[in-house]
Amino acid sequence: MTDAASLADRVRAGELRLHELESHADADTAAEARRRLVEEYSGASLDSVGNYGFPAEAAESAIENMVGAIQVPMGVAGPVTIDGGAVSDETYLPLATTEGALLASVNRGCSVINSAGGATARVLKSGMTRAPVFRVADVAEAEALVSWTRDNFAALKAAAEETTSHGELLDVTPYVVGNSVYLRFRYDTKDAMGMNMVTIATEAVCGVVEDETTASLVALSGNLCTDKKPAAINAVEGRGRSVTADVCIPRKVVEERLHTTPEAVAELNTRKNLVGSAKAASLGFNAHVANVVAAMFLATGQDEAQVVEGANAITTAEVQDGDLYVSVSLASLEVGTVGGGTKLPTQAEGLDILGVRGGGDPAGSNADALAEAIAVGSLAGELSLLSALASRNLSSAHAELGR
Ligand SMILES: CC(C)(COP(=O)([O-])OP(=O)([O-])OC[C@H]1O[C@@H](n2cnc3c(N)ncnc32)[C@H](O)[C@@H]1OP(=O)([O-])[O-])[C@@H](O)C(=O)NCCC(=O)NCCSC(=O)C[C@@](C)(O)CC(=O)[O-]
Ligand SMILES: NC(=O)C1=CN([C@@H]2O[C@H](COP(=O)(O)OP(=O)(O)OC[C@H]3O[C@@H](n4cnc5c(N)ncnc54)[C@H](OP(=O)(O)O)[C@@H]3O)[C@@H](O)[C@H]2O)C=CC1
Repeated sequence: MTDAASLADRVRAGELRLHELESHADADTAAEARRRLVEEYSGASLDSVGNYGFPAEAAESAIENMVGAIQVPMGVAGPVTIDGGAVSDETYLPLATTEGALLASVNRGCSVINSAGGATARVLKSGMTRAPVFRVADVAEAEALVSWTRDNFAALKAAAEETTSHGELLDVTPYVVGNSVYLRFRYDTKDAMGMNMVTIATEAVCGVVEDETTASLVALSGNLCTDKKPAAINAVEGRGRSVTADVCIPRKVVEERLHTTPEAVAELNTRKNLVGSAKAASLGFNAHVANVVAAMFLATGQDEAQVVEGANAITTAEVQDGDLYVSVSLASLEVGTVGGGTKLPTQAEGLDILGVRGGGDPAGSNADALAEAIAVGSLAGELSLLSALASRNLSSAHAELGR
């Protein structure tokens, strides 16, 4: 059996490349050999990075050139009561973060939501998109391709669904810019976030398009998907799950637990989250939905780069019969409970806290439940932060808890 020292020697001698070590030793030994080399090269000590709590083999399809793991502390907020389409339960919310005061804030929001009997959440639209870009000769050919795509949707759907036993092609929306044609394919990916699934399926679809038309594929992703970039198309059309949560908090609870009034929160929400965001030309009309999305993404093994779309949310607040109504609508929350980072042991335990590890019954219900839980966590965070701003204790809270 090769040990880490001799593996490192072989890399130094130029016999092996850094990314080839798993072919010559188990994954933990390979990671140890890389740490030795990186420590030697950089002068850094990687003792903490090397002190990880799962077999390196478990991370095989999640990372290359592994040297260890970064540990982010995880806490829980709640339990919070959720009346959802896929989850109807009281549940703790797992959040991993390094921002002191965040868990306290979401926890306060959850307890206030419970005082109102719980929050309601629903997934209102679902579909993962991939939009390849094709080159055509001119606008006449572009129009012909668009018509052909509409007329031959059944053939495209059949080609896509040959590549997956779970995914379903739902529709295609064409966009034309001169002699470039973008076909935005939308799939039901059930419990998978689905980017690998839809990329593989769309490649098969593109093969049919190229065989049957004059169009030539330029790229499997033409950026109208839109993955991992801020984009209005996701805010308007949705991507992944479009999910909304709301709650009406009794005035007494707002005054006693949040130290403010429904009127103050409603005014603050309008001037900050709506008018302030509009003036800033922001895509996020909210206070800190990204905080909860990022923390719950890390805790449950989601693709952290998709926090970009996850934070595409609008928060509303209004006074209803003297009480405080608050809602959060996340237009493009891309989540899965199978595949990707959800398989890692600690992240799978995060999913277990919510009771959504793996495939749901029916398929897709676990990912819906995860989306609803993240929406309610976001609602809790919005309620607490808006109230902290209204009662002017944001900086004191962070000074106390976050430094
Ligand atoms: C910090 C609080 C909650 C204090 O709020 P409080 O009402 O003074 O605290 P409290 O001691 O009376 O406790 C109330 C409840 O808060 C929770 N709580 C309280 N302390 C803890 C704790 N240590 N650990 C866990 N939970 C805690 C807990 O639920 C507790 O109830 P209890 O269980 O005791 O009956 C409040 O001031 C607050 O929420 N502040 C806002 C902090 C926040 O939301 N920070 C988010 C990050 S800000 C940011 O990143 C984005 C920003 C601001 O730049 C975006 C923008 O532009 O808007
Ligand atoms: N390729 C790309 O362009 C991009 C990839 N990514 C990465 O893609 C990964 C996520 O892709 P994703 O496709 O979700 O994951 P995986 O590639 O891990 O695939 C998930 C697979 O799980 C199978 N499956 C089993 N049970 C279910 C169920 N209940 N519901 C749905 N599928 C089920 C499906 O197989 P089957 O299809 O055979 O039915 C599905 O394709 C992440 O690692 C992410 O970082 C992110 C962005 C872009």
